[in-house]
Amino acid sequence: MTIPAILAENLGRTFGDKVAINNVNLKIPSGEVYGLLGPNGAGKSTIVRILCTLLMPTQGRARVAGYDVATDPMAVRLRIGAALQSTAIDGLQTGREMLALQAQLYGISSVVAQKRIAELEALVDLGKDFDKRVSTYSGGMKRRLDIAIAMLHRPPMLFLDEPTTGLDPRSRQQMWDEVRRLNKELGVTILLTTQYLEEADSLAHRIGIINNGGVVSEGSPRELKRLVRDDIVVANVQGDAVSVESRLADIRGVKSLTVTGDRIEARVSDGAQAIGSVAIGIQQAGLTLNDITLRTPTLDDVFMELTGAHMNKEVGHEPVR
Ligand SMILES: Nc1ncnc2c1ncn2[C@@H]1O[C@H](COP(=O)(O)OP(=O)(O)OP(=O)(O)O)[C@@H](O)[C@H]1O
Repeated sequence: MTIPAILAENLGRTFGDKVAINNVNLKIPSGEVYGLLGPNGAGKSTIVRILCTLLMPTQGRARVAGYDVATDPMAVRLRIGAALQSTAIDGLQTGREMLALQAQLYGISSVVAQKRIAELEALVDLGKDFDKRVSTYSGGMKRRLDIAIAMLHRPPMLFLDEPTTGLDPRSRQQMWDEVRRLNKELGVTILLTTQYLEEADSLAHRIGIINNGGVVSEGSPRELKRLVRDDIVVANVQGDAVSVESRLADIRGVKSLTVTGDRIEARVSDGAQAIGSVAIGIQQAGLTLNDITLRTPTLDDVFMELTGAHMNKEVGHEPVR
């Protein structure tokens, strides 16, 4: 039987009275990109910090690469790389110097270090800036250097805590490409956390949806979307849709409605059949229809289904693929 890359059983952590995570179970095989998706404060960072041995659990246990995070943290640390939210990168050293220092910390000989740094130079893609002070780097440059540092000792497993939060679309795209490359070409198991639905959808083989400190559902993006069997009719209207919401809810075939300003989203079991009656119903409610379209469920619909609230986090406006 192969050992899972990550195994968490009944994992919990409290801070005084505050329950940060509770009863978290995860089983992540080697080679997978796993996304922990959830809103601010859901508990994602707490899970990652426990798995990286930076925080002790107060309940349950976790094994990473087969080693217990509480009783064998050094064995875990040798097998993982981590680029967490609070990057340690700053200061007077250059990117190249920071990588060389990291190599020394891991006891990597200077000959091997030179070779690895040369390889990682392509990853960080900093050009001439690689030899400039890190304090001059943009957020995206620092994140890429952070990942290169995390990968220097060639760990089979990488933890990325919100790797693209605050990045511009181009840097985000670079990060996505890098995550895919590390996984596909080097076989690195990756656990990443994100608040971005599109990011989890695009990168992760499987997703754990986190809310209020627990995993509320888990599966591939496709499996999760299947939890919402309905179609969604999306209408943009002129005027205030909220004031006539109760009349809209009566439209035949509409199971539930989300109305925000001039946008109406109606869940229906058969979109093709219902779209006409939704259009008529909107007009009968006294609203002028600008456009009406049909879409299949997104992960936000899944989140709504599971938690009763929207996540409301999408990646910018530019399509990133
Ligand atoms: N050191 C701490 N002391 C007290 N409460 C904490 C501590 N660390 C986390 N928490 C609380 O635990 C909960 C989960 O926090 P966590 O940082 O894991 O969430 P998250 O999903 O990673 O959110 P974010 O995206 O904001 O990082 C939050 O309510 C947070 O306030």
